[in-house]
Amino acid sequence: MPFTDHTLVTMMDSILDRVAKDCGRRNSSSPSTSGDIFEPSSSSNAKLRATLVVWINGLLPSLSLPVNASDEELQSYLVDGTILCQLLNKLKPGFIPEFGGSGLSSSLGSENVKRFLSAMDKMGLPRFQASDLEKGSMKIVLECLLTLRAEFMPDVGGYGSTTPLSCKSGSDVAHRQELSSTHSSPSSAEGRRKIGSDSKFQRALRSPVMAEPSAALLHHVGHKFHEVFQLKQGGYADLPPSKISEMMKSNSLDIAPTQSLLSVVNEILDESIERKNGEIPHRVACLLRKVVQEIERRISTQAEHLRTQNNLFKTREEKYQSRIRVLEALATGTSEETQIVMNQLQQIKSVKIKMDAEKRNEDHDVVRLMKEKDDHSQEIAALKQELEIAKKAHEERCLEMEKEARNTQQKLEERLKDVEILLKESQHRAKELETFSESKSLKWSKKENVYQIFTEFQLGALRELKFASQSIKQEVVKSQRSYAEEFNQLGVKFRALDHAAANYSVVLAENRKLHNELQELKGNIRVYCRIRPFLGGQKEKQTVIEYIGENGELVVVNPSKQGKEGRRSFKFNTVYSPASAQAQVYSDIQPLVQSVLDGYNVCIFAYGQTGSGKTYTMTGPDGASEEDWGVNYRALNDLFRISQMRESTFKYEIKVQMMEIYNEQVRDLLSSDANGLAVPEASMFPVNGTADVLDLMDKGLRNRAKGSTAMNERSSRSHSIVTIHVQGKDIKNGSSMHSSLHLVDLAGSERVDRSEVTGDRLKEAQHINKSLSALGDVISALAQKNAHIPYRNSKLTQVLQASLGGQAKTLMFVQLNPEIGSYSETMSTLKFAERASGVELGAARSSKDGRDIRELMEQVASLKDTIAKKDEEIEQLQLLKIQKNVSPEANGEKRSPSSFSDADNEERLSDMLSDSGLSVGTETDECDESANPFPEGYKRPENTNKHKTAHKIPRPPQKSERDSPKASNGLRKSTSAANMLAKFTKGGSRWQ
Ligand SMILES: Nc1ncnc2c1ncn2[C@@H]1O[C@H](COP(=O)(O)OP(=O)(O)OP(=O)(O)O)[C@@H](O)[C@H]1O
Repeated sequence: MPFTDHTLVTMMDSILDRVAKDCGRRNSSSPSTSGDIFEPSSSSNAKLRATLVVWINGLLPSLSLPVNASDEELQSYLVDGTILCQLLNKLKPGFIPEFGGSGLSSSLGSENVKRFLSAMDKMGLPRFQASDLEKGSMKIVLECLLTLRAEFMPDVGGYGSTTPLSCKSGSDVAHRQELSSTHSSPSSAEGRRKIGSDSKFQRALRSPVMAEPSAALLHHVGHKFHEVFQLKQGGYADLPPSKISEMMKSNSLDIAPTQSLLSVVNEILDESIERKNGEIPHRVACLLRKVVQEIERRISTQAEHLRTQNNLFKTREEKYQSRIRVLEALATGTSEETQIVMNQLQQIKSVKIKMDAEKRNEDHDVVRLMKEKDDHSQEIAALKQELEIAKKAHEERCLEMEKEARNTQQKLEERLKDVEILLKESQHRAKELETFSESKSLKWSKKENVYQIFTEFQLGALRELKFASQSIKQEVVKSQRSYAEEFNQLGVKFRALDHAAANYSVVLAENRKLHNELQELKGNIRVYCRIRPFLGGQKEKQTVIEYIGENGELVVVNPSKQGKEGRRSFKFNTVYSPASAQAQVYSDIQPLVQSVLDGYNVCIFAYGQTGSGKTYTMTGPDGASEEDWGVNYRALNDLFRISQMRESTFKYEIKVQMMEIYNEQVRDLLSSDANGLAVPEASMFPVNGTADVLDLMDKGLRNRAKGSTAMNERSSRSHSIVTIHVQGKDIKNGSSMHSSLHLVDLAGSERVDRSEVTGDRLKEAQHINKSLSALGDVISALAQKNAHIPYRNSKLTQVLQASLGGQAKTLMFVQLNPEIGSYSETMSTLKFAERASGVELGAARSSKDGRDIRELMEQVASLKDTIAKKDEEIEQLQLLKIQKNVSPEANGEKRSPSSFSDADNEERLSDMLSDSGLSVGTETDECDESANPFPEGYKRPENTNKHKTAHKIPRPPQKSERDSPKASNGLRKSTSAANMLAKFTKGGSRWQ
C-alpha cells in the first residue's frame, strides 16, 4: 500500500506517542523520588564552592581565589595540592613539613595531594582520592574540605556560616543527609572505601544521625557546650553537683555532639573501672543514664532514618529495574507489539528513505526550479526595466514629436497665412499689372505710331546725311593734302628752331658762367649774421643788439658802458633779426647751392657760442616740420629739385657723408663703427630723395658726440660736417663735373673761462678754440688772397680745404645770443666774423687786385646787359615756337592727328622746351639780381622784399606759386610762354 507523506507522519506520531505513554506509565509506577535526589542542585553546589573559597581566601589572603569560581576553576587551583597543603599548614602549622610550591610538575603536584590526603588520614578526617581531584569530581573534594573546615572551625559547622540559622531549610538538611548517606551507603563503593579505613566508632560518629548538630545550632550555643562538657581536671566523680545538673539539662545534651556524649560515657565508664569498687556516684549515674538516653534516642532516630532511606532506595531500585526492563524490551524487540511496531517502523523507514530520496530529488527539482524561477524573474525584471526605459524613451519621443508636430503645424499655419496674404497680394498685383499692362499697351501702340512717323522722318534725314558725308569726305581729302604740305613747311621751321635751340645751350652755358661771375663778385666769402630770439618767454630780457640795418649793419651795445663808447657797429652781407624765418634765411643762400650743380665747391658753416642757434640754422629744431627745416635739408632738397629739372640735359648723382671732428679726431657719423678715420674713407651714401636724406641725417645726428657744460646741457662740442658730393654729366656732350657742398655746424665758440670747465671739458674747449682760430686764419688768408693758406693747422681746415679757397664759395652764419650775459661772447664772435668777412680787408683787396668797387659795378652792369640780350633772344625763340604750334588752330584749320605722331619733331620740340624752361627762369631772375648794384661792397636795396627777389635764383614754380594768383609777376611772365608751349606737347606736364 502506498504511503503518502501525511499517513507516514501520522503513523510516526502515533508510534512515538505510544512509546512515550508506555514509558510514562512505567515511570509513574515507580516511586516518585526522582534521580535528582542523588544530585546536589547546581545552585547549592555553587554556594558550597563560594563558602569554601571565602574560607580559603580568609586563611590564605594572598591567593584571592574568585568567589564564584566554577568546579573546573576550583579544580585547576587545587589540583597540584599546594593550596591544600598551605591550607592545612595554616590550620595546623607545620603539619605538612615539606611540600613543593605552585607551578609544580604533575608528579610533584600529586605528591602534595598525597601529603594532604595522608595528613587528612592522620587527623582521622574523611578524604577524597587523588584521582577525584584529577578527574574533576569536585563534589567529593568539596565535602572533604567542608569537613576539614568544620574540624578546625566547629563553631561555623560543616556547611558554612554565611546562611542564617532561620534560613536553614529542611531541604538543606536533607541535602546534607543525602551527601552523608552517599558516603555511608553500602551501595556506594566510594563511600565504603572512604569510610572503610575508619574505626566502627568513628563510622558511628560520622553517620548523619551521630554527626554534630547543625552548624547554626552550634553557632547558637557557641562556647557553652565546651564549657559544660569539657573536663578541665579530675573525673566526673569529682564534679560538683551544679556542674552535673547543668550537664544534665536537656538543652546542653541536645546541643552536645554525639562524639562528646560518647566520650562522656567512655570517660565515666573508664573512671568506674579505674575505681575498683565500680561504684558510680548517683549524680554521675544520672548523667550517664541521661547521656545514654540521648544516644539511644539519636540511634533510634538514625535507625528510623535508615529505614526511610532504605525504602527510598528500594523504590528507586525498582524504578530503575522497570526502566531497564523497558529498555531491554525495546532493545531486544521480543514483544509482539514492538515487533509490529518495528516492522511498521521498518516499512516506514524504507518508505521514508524512498520518500526522502524522492523528496531530495524534489528538493533538487525545487531548488533547480527556484533557481530557474529566480533567473526568469531576474530576466523578467531586466526586461521590465528595459521595457520601462523603452517606454519612457518612447513617451519622450512621442512628446517631442507631438511638440514638433505642434511647432510644424504652427509654422505651416503661419506659412499658410503668409501664403494666403501673398496670394492676395499677388492677385491684387496681377490685377494692377493687368491694368498697367493694358495702359502700357495702349501707350506702346501710340508710341509705335509716333516711332513709325519718326523713323520715316529719320530715314529721310539719313539719306540727306549720306549725301552730305560724301561731300565732306571729299573735303577731308582736300584738307589732308593741304595739311601735309603745311606739316612739311613746319618741319622746315622746326629745323630752324632746333638750330636756334643749339645756340640756346651755348647761351645757357654762358649764362651759368655769368651767374658764377656774379656770385664771385658778391664775394666768395660771405658772412651772414643771425640773431637768435629769446627763448621760452624771455621777452622782457634786455638785449645787447641795439640796431639791425637793412644793409647788413649791426650795432651792439655794451651793457656796462654808457653812450657812444658802449656802442660798436658791424657790417656783414646780411643781418637776420630774431624774427627771420628759416625759409627767408635759406632763400639768400640758395644761389650758392645752385652753384654746386654748376660744378662749384661750396662751404656753408655756422659759427657762434653754445646755444646761439647754430644747429637751428643748419639743421632746424628737434623734430622740425618742413617749415622749420634748416639749411642742410633745404639745400639737399634743392639739389634734388634742380637736378630733376635738368635731367634732360644733365644726369646728376648725389652722395652724402657725415662726420664730426671731436678733440681733433675725425669720426664717421654714418658708420656703425664710429672710430676715428681718415677723411676720404668716411662712408658715402647715395641719396635719391628727401626721405633718404632725412634718414641719413637722423643717423648722423644720433651718433654726434654730445656732453654737458655749465653753459648749455645740450651743447655739442664737436664740429659736425655734412658733405654732399655731386657728380654731374652733360647728356649731350658727355662732359662731367664734380663738386661738393660742405654744411658745417661748428662747435660752440665760447671762451674757456666762461665755460668754467676743467679736465676733459677743458681739453675739448681748447681743441675747439684751436680749430676755430685755424678756420678764422684760413678764411682771413683767403679773403686777403694770401699765397699761403694755413689749412694744415687743424683737422677742420684740412677737411674743408677743398671747399675753402680757389673757386670755392664760402658762407658763414654768425650766430648771436642777444642776452646781456652773453655780451662778451657776442663781441668775440662778431670780431671773428668781421675778420673772416674781410670787410675790414676790403680796402686791402681793392688795392691788391686793382679793382675798385666802381669797376666791379660796371662789370655787373655789362653782365646784366648781356643777360638781358640773351633773355630777349630766348623770348623770340619761344614766341617763334608758339606761333608755329598755334598757327594751324589760329588759321581755323583742323589739326591732323598724324601731325603729332612725328616722333622726331616731337622730341626736338620737347628738348627745346625743357631748355627754354630753364633759361627763361634763370634769365628773368638774374635780371632782377643784376638790378642789385654792388655799391659799397655788400649794400642791399632798401626794401626787404626787393632784397629777397634780388637773391632769388631761377627755379620752377613751386606748387604754392602755381596755385596762388599772387605769384610774382616776373615768374608768371617768365613761365607763361613755357606754359603755352607745354600745352601743345605731351611733356607739358613737366611744369604742372
Ligand atoms: N632763430 C631761432 N628761432 C627760434 N629758436 C631758436 C633760433 N635759434 C636758436 N633757437 C633755439 O635756441 C636753442 C639753442 O639753439 P641751438 O641748439 O641751435 O644752438 P647751438 O649754437 O647749435 O648750440 P650748440 O653749440 O650747443 O650746438 C634751441 O632750443 C633752438 O631751438
